[in-house]
Amino acid sequence: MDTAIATEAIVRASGITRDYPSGGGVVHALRGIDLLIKPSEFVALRGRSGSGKTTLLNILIGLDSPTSGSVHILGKDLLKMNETERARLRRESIGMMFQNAHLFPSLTALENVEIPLRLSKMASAQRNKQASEALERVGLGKRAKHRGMELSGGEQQRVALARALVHKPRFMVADEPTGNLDSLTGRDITQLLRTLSHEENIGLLIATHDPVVFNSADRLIHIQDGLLSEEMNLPIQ
Ligand SMILES: Nc1ncnc2c1ncn2[C@@H]1O[C@H](COP(=O)(O)OP(=O)(O)OP(=O)(O)O)[C@@H](O)[C@H]1O
Repeated sequence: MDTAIATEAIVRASGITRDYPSGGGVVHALRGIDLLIKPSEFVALRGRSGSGKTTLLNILIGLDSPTSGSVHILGKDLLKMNETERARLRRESIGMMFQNAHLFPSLTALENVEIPLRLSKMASAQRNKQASEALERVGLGKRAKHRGMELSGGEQQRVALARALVHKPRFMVADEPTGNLDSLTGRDITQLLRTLSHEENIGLLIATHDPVVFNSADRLIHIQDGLLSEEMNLPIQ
């Protein structure tokens, strides 16, 4: 791989603030965030409810805009892009996962994973090949023909992971991806996320309350009242 591409920062954010108008006043949801995420780096973001995790994730993937500050993803200035350009960047280079898998229950696992490729208007044979490979990577090759509603919670979250990876993103965000899973299944998904991030050179940012995720991350950052601090990545009991 080209060394310049391999070492280029995936995320470079500086001085991000986000104010929301609220009840005649202002909520300062983010108050000056600096963040750098490198390729293959698995970063866990920890913070109490209301500390600003979701706001930060949304800004880093261009679903929301900061009040001030700058965000570069893969060297591109997000704030200089229009909505169409940001949507294209998400479609081509960013993967997303949430607490709920959000599968279409009557579509098969394979059809669910193909959805982002349909949006990119990829030809059907190539779509099918890439979606099958993504399902194999998350260990669900044998479930490709099962409908969303026939899968367990953990399997559904694996399908969601395959869907997030199918277009080979360079940056991935996950908001509480283990929040609805039992601890063993949560551990499996976390391990899978870690392996995929390292093997496929993906910068991964996970907002979570789950100690299993903190303990698996390469780096743990803490957000409190809209400000970040780094934590020592020691095992948390
Ligand atoms: N659209 C909005 N309008 C007004 N205030 C908002 C809006 N979105 C978020 N906030 C406020 O910004 C702050 C940060 O919210 P955010 O959702 O980012 O926190 P969080 O850490 O993700 O919380 P949780 O863990 O509960 O999801 C909170 O005080 C919240 O009430």
